[in-house]
Amino acid sequence: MRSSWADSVANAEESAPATGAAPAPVANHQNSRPTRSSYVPPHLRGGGRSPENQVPAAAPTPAGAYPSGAVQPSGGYAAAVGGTRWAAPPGAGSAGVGVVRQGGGGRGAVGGAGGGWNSRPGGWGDRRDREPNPFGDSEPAAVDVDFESQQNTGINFDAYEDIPVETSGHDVPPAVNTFAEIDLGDALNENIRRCKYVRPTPVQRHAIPIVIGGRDLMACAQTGSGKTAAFCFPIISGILKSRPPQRPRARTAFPLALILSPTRELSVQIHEEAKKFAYQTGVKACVAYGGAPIHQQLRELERGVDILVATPGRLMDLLERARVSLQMVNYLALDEADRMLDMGFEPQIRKIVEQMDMPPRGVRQTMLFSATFPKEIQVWFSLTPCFKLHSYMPQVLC
Ligand SMILES: Nc1ncnc2c1ncn2[C@@H]1O[C@H](COP(=O)(O)OP(=O)(O)OP(=O)(O)O)[C@@H](O)[C@H]1O
Repeated sequence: MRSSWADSVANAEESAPATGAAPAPVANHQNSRPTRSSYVPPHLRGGGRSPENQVPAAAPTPAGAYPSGAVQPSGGYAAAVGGTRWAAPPGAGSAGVGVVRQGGGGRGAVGGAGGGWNSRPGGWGDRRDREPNPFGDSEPAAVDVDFESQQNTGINFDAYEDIPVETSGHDVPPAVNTFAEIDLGDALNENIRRCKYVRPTPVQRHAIPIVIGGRDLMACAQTGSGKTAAFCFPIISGILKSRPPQRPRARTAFPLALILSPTRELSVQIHEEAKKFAYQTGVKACVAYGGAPIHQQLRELERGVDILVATPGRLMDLLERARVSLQMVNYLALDEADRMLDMGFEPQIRKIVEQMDMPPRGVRQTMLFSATFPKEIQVWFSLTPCFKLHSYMPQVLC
């Protein structure tokens, strides 16, 4: 069972009630998410790398690119939570670098007025009857499914209220206090209920309105703070409310959203969550990662995909085989964005975003999520042409 940010807050409060100190996000970092427990945030590293980080060989850092290949940042999330606003990267202007964390909900009116994805040609709605129930095989598909009831029972929702959040950027869309404040659509709301998400976490409260408002964002929040939903909800709702693009029935897959993550384990986790959030909506999520036979992933992609969760290396393989095209990607999300750069994925990320057929910034929406955003990472995303976050009027949420 994974621990949550709220658990961390509760624990921190217990350990330091007298000081009233803000919860130190790093304190519980190693306890949450077992599959990522070996990961040590860059700002905590003493120079060594955890075994998990020895994934793809880090390419030599070119001059002028991501600064100081091995990130040894000062500040980062801990400083931000403590109340210190992130330093604006050079050239970032007054907008600063945007960050949004913890998402929730889009506006898709599934089955409502205006038509949902399932009623549209080109969708995968006709497959819903055969859609495996991600909440348990023993339950009927659409009736009171117990969505991993043990997973969220330990969350202290009251602790959320005291978590300090900072945002930056112009005209930041206001945060919401409940999922009901955002029209996410019946199907997504039903899945939120099944997930037992009573109210949004801080990053969700801030990030979801920002993304739904069409903004790009950089969001920094601790592991277990609900970031996955923060980017999945707006993506799913956005897909549901948009007109269905005509996608050729070819062997090439044309996802509408791309979620990049640094590791197979994280990709699988995101995919599992995305399947729950998108259950019975007609929105289909697929996953592609290296270290596993590609053929099964190819077969799955051939059946259609709306949200593709992928590691950079395997995605490059698929792109070079012309089995995936990014030309219809409206949403690009990078989870653990700092870690991807730290692990040496910069060349792949640049190629995927700059040199393939992905729509440019301004056309697509870009979301960067991470537990830490050291200054060097902020600078990289601000100066790299395909991101240039400062020109997006981005938001910062810590
Ligand atoms: N609004 C919510 N209410 C209750 N539980 C939630 C809510 N949002 C997320 N959770 C749960 O909190 C746990 C942590 O969420 P999640 O894995 O998305 O965190 P995360 O910030 O993405 O962590 P990581 O940094 O490891 O990716 C999960 O069990 C998830 O189901």
